[in-house]
Amino acid sequence: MFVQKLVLRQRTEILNALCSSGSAEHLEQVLDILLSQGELTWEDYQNIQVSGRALHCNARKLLDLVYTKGEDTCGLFFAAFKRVLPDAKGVGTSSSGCSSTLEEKEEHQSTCTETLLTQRPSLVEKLRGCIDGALEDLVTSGHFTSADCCEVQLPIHTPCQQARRLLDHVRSKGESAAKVVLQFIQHKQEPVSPLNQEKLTPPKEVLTYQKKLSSSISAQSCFLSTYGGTSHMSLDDIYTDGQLELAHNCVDVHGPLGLEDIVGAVGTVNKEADTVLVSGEAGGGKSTLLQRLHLLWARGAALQDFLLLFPFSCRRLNSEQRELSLQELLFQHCCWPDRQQEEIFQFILDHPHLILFTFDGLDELKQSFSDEHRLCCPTQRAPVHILLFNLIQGSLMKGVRKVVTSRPEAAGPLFKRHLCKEVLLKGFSPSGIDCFVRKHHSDAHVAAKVLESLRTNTALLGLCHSPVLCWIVSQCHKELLGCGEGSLQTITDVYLMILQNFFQHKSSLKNTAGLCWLEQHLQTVLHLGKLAFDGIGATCYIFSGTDLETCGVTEKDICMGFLMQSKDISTHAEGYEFLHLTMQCFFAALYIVLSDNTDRSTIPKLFETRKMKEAGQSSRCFIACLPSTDQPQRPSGGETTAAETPNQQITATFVSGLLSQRHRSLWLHCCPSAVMEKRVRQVVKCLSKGMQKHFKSIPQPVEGEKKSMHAMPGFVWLIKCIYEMQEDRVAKEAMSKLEVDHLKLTYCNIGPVECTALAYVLQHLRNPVGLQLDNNSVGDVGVEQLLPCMHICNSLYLRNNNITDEGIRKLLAKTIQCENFKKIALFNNNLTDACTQHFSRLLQIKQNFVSLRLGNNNLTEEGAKQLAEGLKCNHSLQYLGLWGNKIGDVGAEALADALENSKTLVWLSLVDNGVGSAGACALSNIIKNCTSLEELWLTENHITRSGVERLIQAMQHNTHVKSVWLRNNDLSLEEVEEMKQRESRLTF
Ligand SMILES: Nc1ncnc2c1ncn2[C@@H]1O[C@H](COP(=O)(O)OP(=O)(O)OP(=O)(O)O)[C@@H](O)[C@H]1O
Repeated sequence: MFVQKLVLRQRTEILNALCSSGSAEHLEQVLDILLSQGELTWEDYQNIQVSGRALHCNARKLLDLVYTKGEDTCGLFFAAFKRVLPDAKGVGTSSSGCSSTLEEKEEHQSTCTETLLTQRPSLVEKLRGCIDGALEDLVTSGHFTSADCCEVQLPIHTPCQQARRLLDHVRSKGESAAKVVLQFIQHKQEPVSPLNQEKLTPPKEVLTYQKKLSSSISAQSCFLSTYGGTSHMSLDDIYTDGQLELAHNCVDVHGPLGLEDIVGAVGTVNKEADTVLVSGEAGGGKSTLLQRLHLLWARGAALQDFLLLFPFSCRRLNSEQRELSLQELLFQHCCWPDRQQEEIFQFILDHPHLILFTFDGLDELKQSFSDEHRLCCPTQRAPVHILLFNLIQGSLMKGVRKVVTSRPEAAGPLFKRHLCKEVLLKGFSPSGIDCFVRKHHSDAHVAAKVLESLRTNTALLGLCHSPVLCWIVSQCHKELLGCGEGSLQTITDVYLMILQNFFQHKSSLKNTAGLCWLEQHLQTVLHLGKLAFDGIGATCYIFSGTDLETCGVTEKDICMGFLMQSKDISTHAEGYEFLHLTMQCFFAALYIVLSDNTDRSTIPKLFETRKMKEAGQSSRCFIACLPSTDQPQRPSGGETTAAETPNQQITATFVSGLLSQRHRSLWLHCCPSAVMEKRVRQVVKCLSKGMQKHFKSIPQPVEGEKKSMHAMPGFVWLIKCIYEMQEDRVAKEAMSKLEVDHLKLTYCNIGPVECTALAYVLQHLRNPVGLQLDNNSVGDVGVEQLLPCMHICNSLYLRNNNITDEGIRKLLAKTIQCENFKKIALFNNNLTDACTQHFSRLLQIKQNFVSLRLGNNNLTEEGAKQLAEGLKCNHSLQYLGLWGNKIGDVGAEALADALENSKTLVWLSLVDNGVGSAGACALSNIIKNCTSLEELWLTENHITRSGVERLIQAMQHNTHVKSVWLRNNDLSLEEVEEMKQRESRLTF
């Protein structure tokens, strides 16, 4: 009764989420999905969706109905709700209670009318841009009158609503009308590029401007800044594709996203918005990806639907103090037209769909996103952040496509409301790492050695999924190959390596006095450290000559190579910035650890980011040390996603790492050990307090539910800090008070690095937990990193995590020895028959194993046969889920043979597996003989009447079976009706 109760308990939150925008779109999308899944009948739909009735009333009707329909419908309702409103706070199931229903796939029907229903969500999407064409076909074919057309096209309807009304009307016109619509969609031509569509020949002055713009963009984007912006490494030579994913799971998307998909229609969730967000962690490659897009556009190799592309860097926009008009912003910050400015600007205003703006690093902007100051007039002057926010919202220059990059933390809900979609950039894949290292080293022998050393140090390999770390590791290959195996474990280790590398390569100093490398360069570290530290406090990433002077940065310090000259095209003044922002954080951390000028409250404040954000204060740790005139102003009404928080957290992570026992010998002669000890104590206390705060926030479990902790923002960061310290004592102390049964970290950007940290802390838990990591990017490397904590896990949920057979081989080799380990869920990974031998062995050996869910992978009858071997010898398994594979009749027979005498099996799902009547006949033996079985799921197979007959016969001897699901098999409506009468436990 869990999910059903949740519908009642969260009624207010659900209603708010569905209706608070005032638009019926969310509710209608949920209805579309439920209709398409057959959960709502047509009559239900008409009872809910009464036009003219208040939106809230319609939404209430829906909730009443799903509640009365019971547990399964409620589960599907939540799944649909989450698909439509993935970010809705406080709504949803807090356990895996409805997981089986969530994982069911959409059904296929045979008639055109049914197709209109089952594919309704995607049809609405496809029709919304071409209602006129569809109506024309319906009128020509005699199905629609002009009155029908008028009703569909009522101006109060949005394009999506028009599409729905069209589908509703077509339904009432019968099968042949439905066929016309489907044919129309099928024949609808691919959208032509706006340029061709309008047969537009831009005026000469615009073409001249385009030429200038593209040649300037091409010149700016040829080289990567981390290589000092020199011709040493061109972007073409080093660019390696990162992993791109849509933030909102989109059923229509198959295969990886390409660069052009970022601006394309794929994955659009809000058609009325024009802004795409590319979000990713620090150093994940967002700026480089934009740079690649810019270069390709400038060369005419991509994005050719856009005539003009205007690239902006939020970092550089920060230094613009003047109020600007839109025209000034475009021309002064991107490219100056040599003549006919007014005409060119007018062309831009008149053709917004031919224009692309990119804004790199929204998180670096001094101001947080706000929609308070509305600006619609393109000639009105305003501060640049106001221009930017209005462009993003579309109140200024509606129709211009915008691509914005940001760290995930800095993109709050207020901003996300204006997005047409969000794309996640998840760093390099394992093959991406391989490819990058080979590109970086022209000497294949060196590349092979670097890769070999990464393979022997999987913690480091995990770190290399982050491009910036992959770059450092490649850059410092000599140190890497020279240091002992496994000595590089943490992000701090890697940054210390590049620090040493730069000092040793760029310095002419000979170590005459026997000083260690750090001691020799301590002054440089402190100068650059102060610059970095002050900069982070003031959201300043470009430094003037005066800034450098204030911090004592000398010519010699600059020559070390950590700073590069800034390409500030707005002010034309010479500026400097750190090679990468993470490098600035690292220097800030070095300053906090080594300087005797920092406030004693610096460390506690550094670790208090959440609290500060909530309080909306500006008393950030860094600012305490700044002169009052330098202190940045935070505008009122903005989001409380303080822009400094991500960098502050990265700095804190480095501080933890630098104060680790392993590195303390480095500081021995740079800082009094008593001071160092005090700082260590401060960090340990902050980490422990931070964890306690999380644990205290865990709600008491509701009746019948396990005590579950959902990771709060900041939890993953805290465990990463603990990992950086590499001190068991700290990890043990921090985890000793965590008492939960289930730890849920779904959609938390967990990659291999986070897995390393998780395993490091979780192994100190006192009692076994369920670890739920669904919908992250764990991958095989991440799985390997999790092994050290497997002994404390009783269940592991890894749905949708890019795991292959190799990851499973390593995981099961470990878990087979773990007494506690009893459940695994691997829905939607890349598993094939090659992994089933390992599961088979696990089932044979572990006689307390309870649940195996392998849905939506690539298992065939061979895999099923292997599993059957293990199942024959197993006496504990209760749940077996194989939906969405291809085991066929032969596989079903093998499983039936193995399971028919089971005394433990409760639930078996072979949904969508190509099982026919032969398979069903074999499965009827399980019903006949296995007295524990309660549910058998055979939806979406090819079972015919003869198969169902055998199931019915078997059920006559079995009173334990509660339901056998047979939706969408090869049965006629009459057969379904008749069989329903004969056996009420069959569900069609
Ligand atoms: N696709 C790529 N191919 C090759 N190298 C890359 C790629 N992406 C990133 N890098 C390397 O990693 C460095 C950091 O990447 P980048 O600055 O693009 O990350 P970011 O996500 O913008 O970081 P931040 O959020 O901290 O600004 C680059 O300077 C480059 O050396």
